[in-house]
Amino acid sequence: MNYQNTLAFAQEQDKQDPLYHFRERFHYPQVNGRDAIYFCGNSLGIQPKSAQMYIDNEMYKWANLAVEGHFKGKEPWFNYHELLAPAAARVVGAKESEVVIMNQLTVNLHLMLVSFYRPEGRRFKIITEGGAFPSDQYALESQTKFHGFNPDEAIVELFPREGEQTLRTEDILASIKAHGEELALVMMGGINYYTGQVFDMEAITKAGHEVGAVVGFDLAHAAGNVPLKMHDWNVDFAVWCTYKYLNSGPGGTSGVFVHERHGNNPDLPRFAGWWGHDAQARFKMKKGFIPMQGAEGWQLSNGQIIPFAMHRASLEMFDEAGMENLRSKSEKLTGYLEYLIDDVHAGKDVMEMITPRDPQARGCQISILVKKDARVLFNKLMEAGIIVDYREPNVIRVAPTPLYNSFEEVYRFSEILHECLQAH
Ligand SMILES: Cc1ncc(COP(=O)(O)O)c(C=O)c1O
Ligand SMILES: Nc1ccccc1C(=O)C[C@H](N)C(=O)O
Repeated sequence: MNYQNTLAFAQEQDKQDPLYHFRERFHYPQVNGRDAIYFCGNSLGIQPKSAQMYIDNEMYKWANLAVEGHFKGKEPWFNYHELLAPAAARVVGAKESEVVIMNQLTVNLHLMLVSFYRPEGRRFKIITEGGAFPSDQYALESQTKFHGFNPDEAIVELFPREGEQTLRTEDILASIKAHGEELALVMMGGINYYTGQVFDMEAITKAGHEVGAVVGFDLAHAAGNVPLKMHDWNVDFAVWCTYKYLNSGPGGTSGVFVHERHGNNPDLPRFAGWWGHDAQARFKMKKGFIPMQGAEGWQLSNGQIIPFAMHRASLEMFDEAGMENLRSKSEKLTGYLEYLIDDVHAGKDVMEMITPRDPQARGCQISILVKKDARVLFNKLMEAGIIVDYREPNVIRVAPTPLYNSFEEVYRFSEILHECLQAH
């Protein structure tokens, strides 16, 4: 695409954008009495206006039906999670029965590791990306200890080559092959939270399976950001949160994918709870766990209806917009951001983009490594009404999302960045 560094160009792109109208369906945080330019959907998505109505419906049911709300009225709570699975499955590219919405991300990661990290004899190692989000690191570390291993021996972290910022697919695949029979699990982010790099999940899954390992992904930064094909790529399991690109509220609920070849295997070890028990027999209150078919069989507790209601409000918009349409806009929008950053930074040596330049290897996040006083630059952007985030030690993450951000906002951001760089 031939981008231009002018307001008129940005406004023209907005005019042609078929998704532009979604903007008015969100609340924008205020800075200095004005709508902020919100580029932080990689951490917490903004509030869909419809979320309030979905919550109110459930509050009304609670007030008027109380315990009867589990079974009576429209959309009883007993099955409420089923209302989420179809749209969630479309977001991650799965069959409906392969997806369940429940708990929170790190909890779900542990539940999946209980079933899918099954070290045996020499096969006990886990390959993961170095610098994964800390919660994922802690989960893997504690799981290896739980099985009696030293995490330093059991966990293999992959780092970029000297002088490079992101991992090469060929290096990931070579490492999987090299660890061969020692490898129990490959567990990585679908997109790394820090660099914004999208991993080649299909190739990684294939390579993992070739050496007899199980392969799972944390899609926290991928779900609702890039199109995914969990089923077709043959991934064994995946987990994600819903509060980032999926705009489902702080501490919102989480999703789990279990490939159907595992979901219907009652012998797979799991930590069980009554909500994963055969729904027909759940209230018979009998001894002896009989798992539900599919991902639902991993549920532990009765559903968190208010977070589910928030998630529903958001999923409805994702269904309406469609992941392919979102991706198509996203590539242009992020490409425009990249172009403008390069333009305003030309001739300077203040920053370096650490996100891949290849559009296929990134979603909507661009991570900028700031070579000096990164915090100062971050604070200036925030004061000027741009909400981005800062990650230690020196990275500013900027994420224009295709659902609620515009080309004009990207242009305004670059104007402010330009001003900040003059003095930096
Ligand atoms: C990759 C990744 N893993 C884990 C988490 C933690 O999620 P939660 O606090 O919902 O368990 C996050 C975000 O906070 C994340 O981005
Ligand atoms: N859940 C949060 C609660 C408080 C502060 C940040 C978060 C994040 O989600 C951070 C995000 N995972 C990140 O990529 O940095």
